Formats: sequence, structure tokens, C-alpha cells
Amino acid sequence: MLELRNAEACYGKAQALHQVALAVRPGQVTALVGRNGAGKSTTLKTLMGQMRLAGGSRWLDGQDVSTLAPEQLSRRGVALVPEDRQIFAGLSAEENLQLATVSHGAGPWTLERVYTLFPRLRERRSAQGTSLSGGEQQMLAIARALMTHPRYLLLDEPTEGLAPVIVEQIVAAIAEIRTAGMGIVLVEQNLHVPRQLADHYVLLDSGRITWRGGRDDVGDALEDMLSGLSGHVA
Ligand SMILES: Nc1ncnc2c1ncn2[C@@H]1O[C@H](COP(=O)(O)OP(=O)(O)OP(=O)(O)O)[C@@H](O)[C@H]1O
Repeated sequence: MLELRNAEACYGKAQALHQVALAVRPGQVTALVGRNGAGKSTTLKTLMGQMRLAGGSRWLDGQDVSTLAPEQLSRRGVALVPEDRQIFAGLSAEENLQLATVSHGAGPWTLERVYTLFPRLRERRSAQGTSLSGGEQQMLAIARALMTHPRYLLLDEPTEGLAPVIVEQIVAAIAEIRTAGMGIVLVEQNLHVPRQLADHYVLLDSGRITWRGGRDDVGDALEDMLSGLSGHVA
């Protein structure tokens, strides 16, 4: 289990997270929802060790890993797919994937396995990062994270701005990864994608968790809370 216990995080003097408690379990998808600026990305960065904890703690499989750097957490099986994807533009799709192999070695995820998950990437394996579409870049970003052999995968708005047909492919891939036992945190601004995947929901507002519930608890109330907060929920 990957956990934050009463996590606090700050940008300079501005506190972005207040007492955030979150547990990510193997084989389950936790959806982190909330409006722009609510603290969703900051929560993922705090799970990944990219944000220093100003208070509280981070735990991985029962061990306090509050002071570990992102590289150390990556080696222990945590991977973040950032909102901007960070594809190496001058490298081919396959070279982007091979870089992860260089840094993390062989393991359960191989080129063959990620190409089976995302057949489009096999077709585009020689294409430069710059020539990939937004959807292909997102698939590549997820595939590259998988090549680090994570047990916990943190996805920051993986379907933002993508065509519905691509969104469905990414949703299907996330569902398959979950079945393989991955613990997943899915950040989204709306409920469309989480409704197809999430076991648990956490609503963030101004850096605080203001609501949490299971798949069966999600109804109009959460929809209303989200639309009341953001005004542009799908
Ligand atoms: N690099 C930064 N420096 C200063 N403040 C930041 C920085 N990144 C985020 N913040 C602030 O921290 C708060 C939480 O931002 P965060 O990006 O975590 O929200 P979010 O829910 O992911 O929103 P979005 O959907 O826009 O990505 C916001 O008030 C934001 O302005």
C-alpha cells in the first residue's frame, strides 16, 4: 500500500496541501477529483516524492518513506505520468521506452507487453516524439512509466484533450493494468473517466479532502459538488 498520512505541502509560503490522507491499494483505482488548483497534481507529486513533505508522512508497504527522493521511490515501484507527459521529442517512441529499460533494467514489463497494451505504439515505434499525436504521446508516457516496472501508477489527467475514441483506448488499458494488480491514482477534473474505472473517490478542494466515497456512493451529490466547484464538469 502507498499512503499519505496527514500530508502538508507548500510552494514557498503558500500551503497547497492540508492534512491529506490517502491510501492506494494494489489492484484498485482511486480517483482524485476537484477543480483547477484544488491540489490534485500536488498530491501526486507528494506521493512521488517530488514535493517535500512540510508535515505528515508517506508510507510504502508499511515503511516510512517520507524522506526518499523520487528516484528512490521509482526504484521501489512508484511511477508518475505527469500532465505534460515529458516525452523526449528528439527520440523515437521506442527509444523513449528503451530509456526506461536502461535506468530500471528488465522486469515484468517488456516492449512486447506495452505494444500489446497499446498496439498503436507498435505501429508508431520509429516515429519521433515530436510527430506523435497527443493520444500517442499519452500512450507512450504511460508505456514508459510501465517500463519502470511500477506497482503503483500515478496518472495526472491522462485523457485531457483527447478524442473520445482515444480516451476509450486509454480507459481500456488502465482497466487491464489494474487487473494485473497495479495500484492506481487517477487525477481527473470530471467524473466521466473515473466512473468507468474508480473503486474509490477523493474530492479535493483548496488542498483539503472534503469528501470521499466508494463506487456506490458516487451519485448526483458528487456531480453537484464538482460542478458547483468548477462549473465545467462533463
Ligand atoms: N510551481 C508552483 N508554484 C507555486 N504555486 C503552485 C505551483 N504549482 C501549483 N501551485 C499552486 O498550488 C495549488 C494546487 O495546485 P495543483 O496544480 O496541485 O492543482 P490541481 O488540482 O492539480 O489543478 P490543475 O487541474 O490546474 O492541474 C494551486 O493554488 C496552485 O496555484
